[in-house]
Amino acid sequence: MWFEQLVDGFWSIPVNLPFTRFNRAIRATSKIQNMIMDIIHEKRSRNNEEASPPKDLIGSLLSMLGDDNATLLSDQEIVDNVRSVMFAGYDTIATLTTFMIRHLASDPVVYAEILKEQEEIDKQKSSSEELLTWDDLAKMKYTWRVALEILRIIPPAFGGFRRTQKDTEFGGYVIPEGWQVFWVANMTHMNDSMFPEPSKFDPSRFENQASIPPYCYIPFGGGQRICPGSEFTRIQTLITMHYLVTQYTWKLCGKDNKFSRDPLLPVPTQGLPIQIEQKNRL
Ligand code: HEM
Repeated sequence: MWFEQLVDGFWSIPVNLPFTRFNRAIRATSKIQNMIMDIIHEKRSRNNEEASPPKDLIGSLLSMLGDDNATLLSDQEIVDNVRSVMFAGYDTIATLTTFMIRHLASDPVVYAEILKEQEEIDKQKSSSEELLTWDDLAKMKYTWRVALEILRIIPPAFGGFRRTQKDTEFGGYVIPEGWQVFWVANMTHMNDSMFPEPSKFDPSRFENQASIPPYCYIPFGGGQRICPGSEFTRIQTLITMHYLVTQYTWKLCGKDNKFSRDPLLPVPTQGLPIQIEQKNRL
């Protein structure tokens, strides 16, 4: 199962580090485990009664059948998959949003450009009740480029594990078959042969995304195990940013622009205290 491989990777990290967030997460997992198990049992009994049960994540995993028509995944495997999607899908987007909010508060040029783009879309709406459409999201090109540049400089997931399937030569070294290697997004993203002046915040790098060589921009990983949540991330980030910049203004309460990883995800060293105000909309 892919989840076991993912966890296998996590546990190879030295565990004597002060993994405060991780420890909290581990304490919470037994509660979550029981909650998900209850939902699985409830859904399983409903699936037996209803002709077309809802196709949500647990429902879909429950309906996966093997050759013998038996359920393919055990209840524990379904719990593991659900927990992993919860972990992978929550903190990552929260991290991107956090650093975007922090960046916009200290970069008036980028903020003004995003505001202009989002206000153009807002102006087309007949009332504040009218929802965003897919077409609106497609127009948010600059906002997404800013998010991509945040993900380049501060990738929420800084790397991941892979196992070599055959002896592989890289940089003059042979990595034997079966070795576990760690790919690191931070280092690739800061390589000036791929991203000139890598420390400069420059969303225009993503104007022509096809010009970026394969596997050089990897905040969502790459290959067969590439993050399945990247499109959802785009949608959620753009919608959040739209309502944030059109309806609120904010400023940072501190001057901290550093972050540390706790244990994997970047977190501003002093949190992100901001003063936020609702705009007066006519
Ligand atoms: C800023 C947002 C996100 C970032 C930066 C991110 C990053 C990543 C990375 C680097 C991987 C490993 C890919 C690889 O090994 O090649 C991954 C895997 C994964 N992500 Fe995301 N992710 C994000 C959002 C999400 C969301 C919103 C979801 C689900 C709702 C999600 C679900 C997953 C899952 C299930 C995997 C495991 C895929 C597999 O091993 O086959 N991610 N993500």
